[in-house]
Amino acid sequence: MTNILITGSKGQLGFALQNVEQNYPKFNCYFADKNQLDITKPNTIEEFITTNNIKVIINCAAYTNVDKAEDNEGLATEINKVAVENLALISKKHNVTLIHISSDYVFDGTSEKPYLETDITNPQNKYGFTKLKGEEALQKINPANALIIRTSWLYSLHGNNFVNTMLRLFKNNKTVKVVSDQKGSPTNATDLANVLFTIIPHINNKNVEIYHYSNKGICSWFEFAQEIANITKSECNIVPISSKDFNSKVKRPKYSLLNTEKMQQTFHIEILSWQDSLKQCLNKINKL
Ligand SMILES: NC(=O)C1=CN([C@@H]2O[C@H](COP(=O)(O)OP(=O)(O)OC[C@H]3O[C@@H](n4cnc5c(N)ncnc54)[C@H](OP(=O)(O)O)[C@@H]3O)[C@@H](O)[C@H]2O)C=CC1
Ligand SMILES: Cc1cn([C@H]2C[C@H](O)[C@@H](COP(=O)(O)OP(=O)(O)O[C@H]3O[C@@H](C)C(=O)[C@@H](O)[C@H]3O)O2)c(=O)[nH]c1=O
Repeated sequence: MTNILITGSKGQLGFALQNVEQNYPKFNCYFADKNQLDITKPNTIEEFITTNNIKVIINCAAYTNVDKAEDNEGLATEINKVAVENLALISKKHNVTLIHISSDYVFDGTSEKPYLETDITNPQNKYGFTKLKGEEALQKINPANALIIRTSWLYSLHGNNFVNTMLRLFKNNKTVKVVSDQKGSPTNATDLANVLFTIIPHINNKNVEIYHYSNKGICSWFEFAQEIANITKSECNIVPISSKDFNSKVKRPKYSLLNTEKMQQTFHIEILSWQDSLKQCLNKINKL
């Protein structure tokens, strides 16, 4: 049995991992939310690791409110950078495999082809900036077997995300305006959760490795919203708008498609299209 600690377990990825855990009987998972284990408290984390003989940490804890991060850079930095640095130090000291999740928002969105792991980063907002600082801190400490997995547009039926926001807006509005000039790929949190558990036995790297993971294909947020409406048979009128007409002070990348070849080839995984995976997710609504 491999003992795994999942931090931020009440978030959408943590919750997705909890939902699929029973399919991986070789893992003994400890799911810890912010109240049980605050990642900004290194002593508590270290004690937990040693007491429970933890061999792998999946760090799902993060400051993810992109709008609020603009005014709360200090707190976002504590969680997305300083805490990651401490997790890296603890992982190195105790020989723990650290899987850290990062974001497409580390890129500036000026590329015209899917971003490679080696492409230059240049975050456009504070959230992306603090996520990049977390990546850099982890790379500097460089514990063996550590991974940075960048993902994009994560969603599930649990928690705060674009799909749940749209489902709520569709119910209460005749028209919803959605930006059509930002493109990327949605990622079903359940797919990512399965991938994380699948790759754990095959992790073997001396230096920190970065991988990209999202569902296949590309869409704009507008097209994503349209597909959510189609699948759920919503009659809400979805209107495309440009980013400048959306009321937000945050700059988001215009294009943040991630190239997932490295992940697929290294770990021999298949990836579903964003449309098929979205259907799988939304079909669960009827079964709830
Ligand atoms: N959501 C997305 O679209 C994307 C997310 N990512 C990355 O994926 C990872 C998982 O994201 P996601 O599941 O969506 O995030 P969520 O915001 O759903 O979950 C993050 C969890 O971390 C918790 N948390 C916050 N601070 C601490 C702390 N100090 N100690 C322990 N837990 C804490 C939060 O608790 P509370 O809510 O109570 O503060 C929340 O439960 C993150 O690293 C994120 O940056 C990458 C790309 C896209
Ligand atoms: C709610 C809403 C959003 N939008 C736009 C704003 C934005 O450009 C886009 C998505 O909105 P969100 O608030 O979900 O965006 P955001 O919180 O920026 O989503 C991001 O979260 C972080 C954590 C990540 O790491 C990213 O990969 C990405 O998923 O849709 C509309 O156009 N109309 C709307 O009614």
